[in-house]
Amino acid sequence: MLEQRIQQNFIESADLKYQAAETLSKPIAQGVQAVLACVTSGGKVLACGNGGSAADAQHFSAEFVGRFERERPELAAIALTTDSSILTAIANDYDYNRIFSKQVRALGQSGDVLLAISTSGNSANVLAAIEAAHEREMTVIALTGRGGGKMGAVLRETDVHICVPHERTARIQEVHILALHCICDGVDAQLLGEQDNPA
Ligand SMILES: O=C(CO)[C@@H](O)[C@H](O)[C@H](O)[C@H](O)COP(=O)(O)O
Ligand SMILES: [Zn+2]
Repeated sequence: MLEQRIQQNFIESADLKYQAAETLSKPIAQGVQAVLACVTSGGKVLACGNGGSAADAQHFSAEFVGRFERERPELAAIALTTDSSILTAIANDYDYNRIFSKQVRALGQSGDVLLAISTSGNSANVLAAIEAAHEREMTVIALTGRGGGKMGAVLRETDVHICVPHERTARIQEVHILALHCICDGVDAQLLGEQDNPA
């Protein structure tokens, strides 16, 4: 019955979040430190992903540039998923796999962070963006699932890997957005102090 199915989705998502709280708190804290080091020394975050992960890249950038829960100075983040002229020109003239990597080469500088989001860890355009970020001496924060896929294999020791221990794309995405909110919350706490957040 439909309502049972819906309840099962809620339970599966909640179970995964309980389970992942312990394993992911360390890499998420590393992610907070990486973006703090970046933005407090004048750097910026470039964010990319496909489909729901493109939405996550934009969601995170909005909260960085605008605000999360508390007033604070603007922080630099650009979602590489939003400029339809750039995206269509690169996909049309070169290859869809290069839509993010060419933007990383154009905009990325040493000390910047690439937020690379893929539930499978296997999206070729996100993998190419990671390669470009390494060329530009950027730190990569990778949000993946399903064991990390190809992305897990190309990350460097100085990168951060937030790998959700699940196989289903939807469940992995639900933890990705929680992890991104934890990064926003952690950055605010480090910048503004640990006071309770507003409702
Ligand atoms: O949101 C969803 C599914 O929940 C889809 O839009 C999903 O993001 C797309 O199929 C993506 O292309 C999947 O790519 P990836 O997560 O494997 O990198
Ligand atoms: Zn989705």
